[in-house]
Amino acid sequence: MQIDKVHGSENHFFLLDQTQLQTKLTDQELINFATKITNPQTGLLQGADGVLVIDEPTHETALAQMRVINADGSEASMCGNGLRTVSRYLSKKFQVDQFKVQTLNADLKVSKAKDFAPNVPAFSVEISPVSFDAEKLPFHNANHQQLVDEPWPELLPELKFTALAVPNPHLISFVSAEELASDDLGTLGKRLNEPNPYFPDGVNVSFAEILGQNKLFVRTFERGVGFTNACGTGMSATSLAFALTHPDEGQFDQEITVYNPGGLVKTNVHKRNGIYDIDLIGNATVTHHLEISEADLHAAKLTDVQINKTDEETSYQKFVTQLPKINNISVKS
Ligand SMILES: N[C@H](CCC[C@H](N)C(=O)O)C(=O)O
Repeated sequence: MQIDKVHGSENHFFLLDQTQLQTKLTDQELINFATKITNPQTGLLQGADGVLVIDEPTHETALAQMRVINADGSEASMCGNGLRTVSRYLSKKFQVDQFKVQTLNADLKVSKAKDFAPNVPAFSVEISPVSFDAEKLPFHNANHQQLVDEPWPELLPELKFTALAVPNPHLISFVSAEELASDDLGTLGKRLNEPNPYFPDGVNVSFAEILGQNKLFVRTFERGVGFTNACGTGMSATSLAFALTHPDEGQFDQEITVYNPGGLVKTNVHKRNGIYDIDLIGNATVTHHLEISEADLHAAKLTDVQINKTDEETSYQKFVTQLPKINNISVKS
């Protein structure tokens, strides 16, 4: 049984296609496997930010179903960087370049995009549905049912926040480069992902620096993971918040470049018949192929795993090194 180590903008995952198994893993086995293999101490290849699970779709409009298990074993409704790597895997498996992938809340359109650089394949994925309603995230704020560029003094008095679900929950603030690099993001991210009166299911927290016209730098503390090199849904949600709260600098239906500690992605935010959706375009890199027996998979036994490295990380790093150096936030390996 082969599983892959993959990344989107250095947001790392193990990819498991359960349709190849005689017997699927139970939910508990998936949690055991995910928490073990993603842990830098107990796992493989310095661990990862989560596990992407592919299953058969439950209806024929989608080619397959994707589930997202965070490093802490919690399940998320969506993963933008992960969906690009799943799309590449399915595109190769079924020899198609455009199709839909079923996720917890929606079937999402995905398509092969132009390579970002030699040997750096890229995919475009739909990020939706979008909601600003407090009960959709959920969040509790005494003064707001929706939060778009509003102060929230109990969190960080001098910042303004936007909260939206895409459909996983995101809390975003546009800040200076100094604020972005400060401890505030980690402190707030930890606080809102422990029991707290504001985000009962936790939340992905992003600080964004506006670099210019349709250009951002985004750093994210992810629910269920902690700091990652990039958060696809976070960068997508931030791009929409950018267009809504800074309309002179962030435009709808224009390509927005979003830099992050792991590289860059492109986004394109749309409002069609009052409905928001976001295109997220970025790399889908396979760094390793792993061979593990089905029995060891079920038992989360990682001692007899064959690992073969591909040549793609070298190509990706070549692509990243030619990018402008912005914010020397170190890349998490
Ligand atoms: N930690 C997220 C799931 C992974 C999202 C992120 N890795 C992405 O690329 O969108 C959550 O619990 O909502």
